[in-house]
Amino acid sequence: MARLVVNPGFVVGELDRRLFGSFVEHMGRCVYTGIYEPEHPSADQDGFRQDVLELVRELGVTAVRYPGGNFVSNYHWEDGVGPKEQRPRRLDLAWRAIEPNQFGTDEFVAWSRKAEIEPIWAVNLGTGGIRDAVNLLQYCNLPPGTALSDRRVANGSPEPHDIRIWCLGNEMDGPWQIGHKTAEEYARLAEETANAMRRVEPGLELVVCGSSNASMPTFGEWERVVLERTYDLVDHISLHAYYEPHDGDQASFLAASEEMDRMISSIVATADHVKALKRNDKQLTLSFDEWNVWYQKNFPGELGLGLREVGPLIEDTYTVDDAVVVGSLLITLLRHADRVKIACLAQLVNVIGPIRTEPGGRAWRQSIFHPFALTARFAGPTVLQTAVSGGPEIDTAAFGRVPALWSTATYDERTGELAIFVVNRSENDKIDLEIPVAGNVIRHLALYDEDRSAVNTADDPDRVQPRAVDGTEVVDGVCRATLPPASWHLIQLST
Ligand SMILES: O=[N+]([O-])c1ccc(O[C@@H]2O[C@@H](CO)[C@H](O)[C@H]2O)cc1
Repeated sequence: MARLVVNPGFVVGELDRRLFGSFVEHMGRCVYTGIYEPEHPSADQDGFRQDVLELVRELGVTAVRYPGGNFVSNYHWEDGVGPKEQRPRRLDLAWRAIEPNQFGTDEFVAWSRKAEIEPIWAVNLGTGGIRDAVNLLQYCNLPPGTALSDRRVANGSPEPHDIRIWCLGNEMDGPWQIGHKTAEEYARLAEETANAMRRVEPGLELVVCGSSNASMPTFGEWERVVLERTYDLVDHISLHAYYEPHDGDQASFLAASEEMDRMISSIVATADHVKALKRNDKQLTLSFDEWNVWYQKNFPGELGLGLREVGPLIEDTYTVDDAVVVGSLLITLLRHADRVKIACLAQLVNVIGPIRTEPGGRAWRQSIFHPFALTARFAGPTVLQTAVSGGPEIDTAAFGRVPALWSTATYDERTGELAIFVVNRSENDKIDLEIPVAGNVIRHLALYDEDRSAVNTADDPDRVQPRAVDGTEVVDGVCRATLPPASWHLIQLST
């Protein structure tokens, strides 16, 4: 028997809704035949697929990072604005596909308004630089009356795009990045780019690049060097992480939330170290702007891809276990809601996405869509601590002995509603859970399956979906629920 205690008095912090962000890169079929397909029967006059837009709204995504990813590090935004028939076809060096530039800055802003999401823009600090970044910023955000903003007006957008969040490059520590840099080189460029961008608009929110993943040899030290230069100039530092089972070790994979948790704690510590060195009152926050399950072992590497037209790339098909892990990673982000203010599920459509499409055909929800949509819908506004006692532990090769239960909770003072998000990370054991609470169960939804490798397909799009759990009720001030092995849960309670 495990016991989970929550109390509205023990607060982690207010939830920043931008934690439910996602990511659209010019990569594979994320843009073309994903969000944009003028020939599709559901396309609107802008060429945006309405079937995909509806799923994006249902997913509850609040913010979307664009246009990359590795793509951005050799992307010249001017290729993607103006009359479409005059835009160049260019070789994208990141993914070695021909980029037709039929979708660019103005199209993404128009799409984000329709999707009701906040755009997050990454600038090219690989082959671009300060000039490219400030020119794009002026094109987007200045009122009419300058050469750059008047170009936007001429291209059909009289009102400024008013993009508030800007990423200073992408994964600049990665040798795979076009224009990859040492920490010192990047720190100087980020510093000067931030300085110049703030001359255009002092109030922007800027995200400086952290490490590409926690296994990078410079993890931690990269952040220290970069932040020592940029601490005063930026608001957030980025984290990226992708998870997959290694050598068939599903037990460690189910506990991947442990790895994300430790990574966040390390970067918080590093940021606070620089804060101490600088005797600075400002507290830096984190932007976990790429995270997901990604079966990287199936990716042949960029040089394994022939030069080609845009086509399918890393279209992972997600299982029940993958969805449980995505749910547990969301729990980790919520547990750190005091410091993580932005997070982006990478990516949104087709490319390791919660939404899949057929060119010219159907669109459907992958398994990982469900924990994301339910968390986005029911979490907030205040994140609470959860104290778990008496639950089982599991042995993992990757993280040692860890608790099987992984949980967070949120509270809505206005309605008195409590949302508990909990995962049973054990592969083998069910857990009987008790939650002392004075109210009633509003709903208990869960994601699990006898067949943990089950997936959704175009022909069977609802094979994996949340199920309502009967029998979870409050008796004598205690809510009792049973959590099957490898399962994700939302238990909503009135108080
Ligand atoms: O671990 N790696 O070797 C590794 C390599 C590339 C990599 O790229 C990131 O993931 C890509 C797909 O979302 C984005 O374009 C990029 O930012 C992320 C991780």
